[in-house]
Amino acid sequence: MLLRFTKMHGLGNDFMVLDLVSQHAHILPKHAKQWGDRHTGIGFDQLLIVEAPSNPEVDFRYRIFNADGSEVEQCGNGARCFARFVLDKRLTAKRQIRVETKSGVIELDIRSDGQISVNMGAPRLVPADIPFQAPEQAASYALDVDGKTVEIAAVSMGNPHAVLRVNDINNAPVHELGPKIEHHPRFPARVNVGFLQVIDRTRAQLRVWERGAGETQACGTGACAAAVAAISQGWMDSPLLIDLPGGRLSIEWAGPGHPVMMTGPASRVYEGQVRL
Ligand SMILES: N[C@H](CCC[C@H](N)C(=O)O)C(=O)O
Repeated sequence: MLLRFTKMHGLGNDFMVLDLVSQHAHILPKHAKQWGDRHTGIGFDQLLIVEAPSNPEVDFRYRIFNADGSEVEQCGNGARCFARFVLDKRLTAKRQIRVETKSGVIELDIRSDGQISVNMGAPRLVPADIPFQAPEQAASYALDVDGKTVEIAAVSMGNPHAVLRVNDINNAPVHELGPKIEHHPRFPARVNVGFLQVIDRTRAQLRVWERGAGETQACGTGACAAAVAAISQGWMDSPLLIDLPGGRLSIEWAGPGHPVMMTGPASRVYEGQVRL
């Protein structure tokens, strides 16, 4: 069968978006892996699937697969593209929508200026909720990586993130340390790894080695996790701006127990069809 899809991106973090409300198919991890290949497939960082909700209080269900085929709990840049997609495809007329994900319900708001704001929910900082192996919760943790000690913050935005502070983002060891921390035994579900250079109390630069995708042009949940880490450690104040290689996100967080708000763009690139 032929499936229609839309290629989209949020600040260069790119997605294949599949409408399984008006189409019917059973997507498996192998499909994400096959279609995600940038040489023999469509090529993307994540596959986003739009489904009818299982809960009447919610407008849609949102499933996310990394390019390596792993299904994951959350994708922030993808959430903004999700909102743009369901409105443009007339799957809804609402500009504020509630979406069910593997890690809970998020709220998306398509603003009149075209930017999309997402209530990403409250960050989870208890090690067992991340999941991260640590005797107790702390603002930062010493991680042994090949005999060297690396200081990280550990934050879940529904998906796990390790955040390291660096002095020079352009020379950060993203491709050397990223994969080693992604697969570190203290992160039993693997982890996304953010490298953060604080510019001043309201601006920072970030690069992210994503679990299951490698370094991406931008990572929405990574920007949220980095903001939570920076505010928690007293390096920065909310609201703040995070500049990633693909562009800028605005993040607000009022502190523990409060939701993280993320605002940024979403872009459509082309429409396609793929044979299942
Ligand atoms: N690689 C992530 C999923 C995509 C997150 C990212 N693309 C975002 O915008 O949040 C993970 O395995 O948890």
